[in-house]
Formats: sequence, structure tokens, C-alpha cells
Amino acid sequence: MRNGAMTLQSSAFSATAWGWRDLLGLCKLRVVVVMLVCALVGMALATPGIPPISNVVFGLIGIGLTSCGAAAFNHIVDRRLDALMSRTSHRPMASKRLPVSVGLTWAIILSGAGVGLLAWQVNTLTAVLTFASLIGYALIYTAFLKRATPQNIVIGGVAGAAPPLLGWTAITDQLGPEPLLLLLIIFAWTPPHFWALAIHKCDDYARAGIPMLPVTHGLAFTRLQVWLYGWLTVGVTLLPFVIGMSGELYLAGIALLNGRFMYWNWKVWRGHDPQAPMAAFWFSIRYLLGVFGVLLLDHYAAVMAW
Ligand code: HEM
Ligand SMILES: CC(C)=CCC/C(C)=C/CC/C(C)=C/COP(=O)(O)OP(=O)(O)O
Repeated sequence: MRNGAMTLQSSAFSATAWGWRDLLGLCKLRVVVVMLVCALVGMALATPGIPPISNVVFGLIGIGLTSCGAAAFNHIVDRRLDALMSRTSHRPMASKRLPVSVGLTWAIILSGAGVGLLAWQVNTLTAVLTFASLIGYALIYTAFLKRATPQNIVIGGVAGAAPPLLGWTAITDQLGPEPLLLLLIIFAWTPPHFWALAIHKCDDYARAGIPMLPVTHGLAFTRLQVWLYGWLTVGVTLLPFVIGMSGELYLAGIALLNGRFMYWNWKVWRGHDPQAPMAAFWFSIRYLLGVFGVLLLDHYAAVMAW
């Protein structure tokens, strides 16, 4: 009886008790950090010298806050779906630890502060494009595409791929082929990144009724798509060298990275190793950081040699 009362008491407590940790939990901080690294590289590549420090600082804070806001909206919109999946059921909104009104206020504050800061301290173009990425991810991808089509992450991937382009416009206030190419690298990388995870979590997505590719088209087809989009990513990563944006150091770096990336994508495609999809997923993150890392190294090596 006493135990029962305590359980009742503690479950009533956990239904209402929330804290900063939950608010931060809505921000997908680790994803946002990688996005900011890509944005920073976009900023660095936009100019031969050191980019203006205030654009860098306010640009990163603005893009970061808006991305956190977009992630918070995603948690709110997806709370019922997230509650059905083992990977996401513990999340603050899915577990009902955090009231919707609090989450919504937090998402609005983060997004408003981010876009506002960009418009005020950086430039209107970056503010508009960052706002478009927010709508693309939080509304178009999360509320519509995710529930509607297995191509959800391919189309929605444009929003997630935007950070290096946003970084570029934060410095130059204009678009061009180079920032679009940086966006294209992340765009092509998103399917191997996500479908590797989705293969592993296929049962979760099926239970929640989300039409991810392995659920609608099966594991073998998805494995093939990881392999093919992997090659597309390899092709796109060669383009900075082809158009003269990056040099031999970059080429050598991506040769190594692409070799390892395609090794894991090949293991996924073959389907013999049950550990391969998650290994490929985790490597995809190191790979993206590696590609943007060598873009940066190559850029400053060229600047110093000049
Ligand atoms: C539509 C595009 C994308 C989809 C559908 C997607 C999907 C996912 C999913 C489902 C996870 C697992 C998250 C978790 O278990 O909490 C994840 C993790 C991750 N993603 Fe993506 N992703 C996308 C784009 C990106 C982009 C653009 C980046 C970075 C530039 C990125 C970086 C990461 C990182 C760093 C993690 C690991 C997070 C952690 O350690 O908890 N993703 N992604
Ligand atoms: C302004 C700007 C650059 C916005 C981009 C915002 C952003 C944080 C994009 C992240 C992409 C991502 C992790 C998608 C997974 O969503 P999911 O709902 O499929 O994954 P989940 O099931 O883990 O929530």
C-alpha cells in the first residue's frame, strides 16, 4: 500500500516536473553542433581572408538558435509519433513530461530570437533563408512529408542541408554556385545517413505508421538506395575540386573519407552484417565532419600558400 502510494506520488510528480534539461532536450544539440560546424566552414570558404568576426558570431548564434527552435517544433509536432517508438518515447514532449504550452513558447522564443538576430545583425537574405529552412524542416518535412511519402527525407533534406549556404550568405549577402554545391554535399549525404539508421529502426517506424523507405519498400531496396546515394555523395564531393573551388589537399582527404564511407555503405548493401547499418550511420556523421574539415584545411592551406 505504502509502495503503491509512493509510485502514485512519484508518477504524478514526474508528469509535471520538468527543467532546463528538458528544454535543452528539445534542441537536438548534437545535430545542431554539426550543422554549425558546416555553417562555419561555409563562412570561411566565402572569403579568402578571415571573415568579419561579428558576422561569424551573430551568424552562428542566429543559425544555431533557429535550428534549435526548428528541432523544438519537430518534438512538439511529432510528440504522438515519438511516443510510439522506443528510440524517441523518452523525449520530453513524447513522455508528456513537458507541457505543450511550455515547449511551444520555447520553440517560438528560440526561432524568433534566431531569425531576429540574423535580420538585425547579419543580413536580410540570411534571415529569410534561415526562416525558410525552419519552415522546411518544422512544417513541410515534419508535419506533412514525414507522414506522406518515403521520399520525405530526400525532399526535407534540403532544409537540413542549408547551414553551409546560410554561413556563406552571412558573410557575402549573396548566393552563388559554391554555396549551392556545399548544400548539395549534405543533400546527397542525407539518404545514406538516415536510411542506414532507418534500416536498423524499421520496426519502430512500422509501429508508428511512418512511411520510411524500409517500411514501404523493404530492407533490400533501402540497402540498395544507401549504396546508390552513397555513390551520388562521392560524385558530389568531387565537384569542389572539379570547379576549382578546392585543391589537391581536399582531393586527397575526400579520397580517404569516401573510401571508408563506401566501405560501410557496401556492407549495408550486402546485408550480411547486422551491425553494418548502425556502424554506417555513425560513420556518416564523422564522414560529414571530415569532408567539411578538409574543405576548411584546403581553403586555408591555399590562402597561406598564396
Ligand atoms: C532530413 C534530414 C535528416 C534526417 C531525416 C536525419 C535523421 C536523423 C536521426 C533520426 C537521427 C537519430 C537521432 C536520435 O536518435 O536522437 C540523427 C542523428 C544525427 N544526425 Fe541526422 N538527419 C538529417 C540531417 C542531418 C544533418 C543535416 C546533420 C548535420 C549537418 C545531421 C547530423 C546528425 C547527428 C550529429 C546525429 C547524432 C545525434 C546524436 O549523437 O544524438 N543530420 N539524424
Ligand atoms: C534553420 C535550420 C537550419 C533548420 C534545420 C533544423 C534541424 C535541427 C534539422 C535536423 C534534421 C534532423 C535531425 C532530422 C530528423 O528529424 P526526424 O523527425 O525524422 O527525426 P527524429 O525521429 O529523431 O525526431
